[in-house]
Parts: sequence; C-alpha cells; structure tokens
Amino acid sequence: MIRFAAVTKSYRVNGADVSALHPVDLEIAPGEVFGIIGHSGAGKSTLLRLINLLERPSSGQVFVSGKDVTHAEGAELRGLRRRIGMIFQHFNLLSSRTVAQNVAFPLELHGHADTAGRVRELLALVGLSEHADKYPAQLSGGQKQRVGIARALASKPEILLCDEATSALDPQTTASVLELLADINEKLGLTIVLITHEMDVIRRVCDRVAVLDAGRVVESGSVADVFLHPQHPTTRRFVAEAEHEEGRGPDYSGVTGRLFRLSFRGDTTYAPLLSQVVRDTGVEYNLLAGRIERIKSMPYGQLTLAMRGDNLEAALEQLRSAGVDIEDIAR
Ligand SMILES: Nc1ncnc2c1ncn2[C@@H]1O[C@H](COP(=O)(O)OP(=O)(O)OP(=O)(O)O)[C@@H](O)[C@H]1O
Repeated sequence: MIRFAAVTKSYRVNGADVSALHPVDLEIAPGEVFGIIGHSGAGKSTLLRLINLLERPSSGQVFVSGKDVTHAEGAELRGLRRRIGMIFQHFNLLSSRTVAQNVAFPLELHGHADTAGRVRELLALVGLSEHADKYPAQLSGGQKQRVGIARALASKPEILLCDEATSALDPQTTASVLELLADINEKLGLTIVLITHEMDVIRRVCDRVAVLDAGRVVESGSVADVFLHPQHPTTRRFVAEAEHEEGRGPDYSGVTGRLFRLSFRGDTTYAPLLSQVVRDTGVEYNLLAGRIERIKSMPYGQLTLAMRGDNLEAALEQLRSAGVDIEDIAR
C-alpha cells in the first residue's frame, strides 16, 4: 500500500547538498502498524513526510495504494492528503478553538454535511466526549494528543502518520495513547506509520519495524524478529535501551558450563519446557537472568542460562524443536 522505491532526499544548506536519505526501498502493508526508529537526524521525519508529500523526493518514487504519487499536484495532491491523517509531537492544536471546534476544523474545510454528528462520534472514539467544550490549554498532554488523533481521523483516512506522537508524554500517558492507536488500528483497519526514537514504543504497538541510521534502512522485519534477534549495532543499542541494560553486559566469567540465551514466543512462553528437557536429558543449568514481556499482544520470555551435561546437544535440540530460539553467547 505504501512503497518507497529507491527514494533519496537531499536538502540544500548554505549552497551545499546535505543528504538526508540515501536510496530507501521499503514496503508498508495495508492495515499494519509500521514503526520507523532512528536517532535524531537519521531521516525519520523526512521519510514520514514523503508519504503525504510534505517533502518531495530528490529521486526515486513514492507509491500509495499502488499509485505513483511522486509528482502529485492540485486535486490529486489534495485527495491524497485527505486519505492520510497526521498527528504531531506538539499536537498542533488551535488554541482559540474548543476541542470540538478543533476536531470540526478539517470537516469544515471539506464542507462535510453533518459536522456536529461526526465530531461527537470522533470524540467518543478517543474518549473525550466530556471535554468537547474545553480549550486546549485546559487539557493534559495525553488529552491534547487524543484531540489530535480525533482531528486526524475526521476525514476517514486510510493512513495515519504519527510524528513522535508520544515523545512529549510521560510513560503512563504514552501507554494509554499507544493503546488508543492499537485500538483504532484494529477497529478501523487503517494503516499506521509512526516514527520514534524509543524501542519500547515499537514493542508495544507495531507489527513491523524499520531501523533508520544516517539516512539508510539498516534493518527491517517483524518486531518480534528484530527485537529478539537484533543484527545491526544500532538496533542492538535500541533494544538494550528498551531493556534498561546499561553499558557492558554482566560478568559471567566465574560461571561453569556453556552460556545460552533462550527466547520463548507466544504459547511456548508459559509451557514447562525447560523442566521437561532437564528430566529427559539430565542436563543441569544455572539461571542467570530472565524475564517475560510482551511484543504487542504476544508474550515472550528470555532466559540466560549456563548449561552443562553429557546430553547437552540433545537438550538443545529438544528445545529447538519445541520452537525455542537458542543463541550461544560468547563470554
Ligand atoms: N528543511 C530542512 N533543511 C535542511 N536540512 C534538513 C531539513 N530537514 C531535515 N534536514 C536534515 O536532514 C537530516 C534528517 O533530518 P530528519 O528531521 O528527517 O531526521 P529525524 O530522524 O526525524 O530527526 P529528529 O528525531 O531529530 O527529528 C538531518 O541532517 C537534518 O538536519
């Protein structure tokens, strides 16, 4: 549904071209929540703004719903923007208008027939029915972002672009806004593309992710694959940050046996697999670290173990065939 084909973007700064995106090839499927993560200056905003043509590519093509929109102008461009809603880090609400009037704004622009009815529906969807007559200054950050979401959904877009939508919010409010986005994605089936510099945002709400580093996509795939097996150093750093790991890993030099990280996904997370394998093969283990969390709604567990015993290979094979990912960790 959204496709970047060899898209580049450079900006002219003081007479010189600064390259913000090197050739990027990326596909975003209809109905998915797609996350783009990267550090400041990686090119996330540029990439996001190429979808609704707030920026134009320097070369390459952008496709939306199978159509090449790279050079869209006039009525075609207005039509495209109506099909793409957008929310922002600092909400961009009109301070002199009430909540209801902010949400009504795009409907008035497009001459919508039953503005009041649609506004009521949208405010109910984002849980703000009781705040319709308040002004933005009377709202919390999370409530302001809900107004932004309602406004972005007014013209029933197929795509919602989220530009660091939770970066200005505290962790609890972030969680509730992300929950609302997941809910909207499910209820309305619209495609959501979000940019962030926090892996935790990706983990909570996205189906797939692309990691952007200095204008290049260095890794992409399902959030579970990228999160559980990060390949690129930048991705590894993001994952470590999300897991609150700091600096070098713990020192296991005094531990005997071979070290493994076991990743359990979905149903295997809660199955008593390890005790079964220990009974069957007689291997021994020390548990060094472990946790269970969620990627979107899928539970996953990771255990770091030191294992030893004559039947170690058989034990590893039994775990693998039960769907456990096993990483041999070098000390
Ligand atoms: N309008 C512009 N004019 C000149 N250079 C720009 C412009 N917009 C972005 N850039 C440059 O392009 C590069 C990518 O910027 P972009 O804003 O896309 O990154 P980002 O990953 O979204 O960063 P941040 O998280 O800080 O917003 C940076 O080097 C930035 O300075």
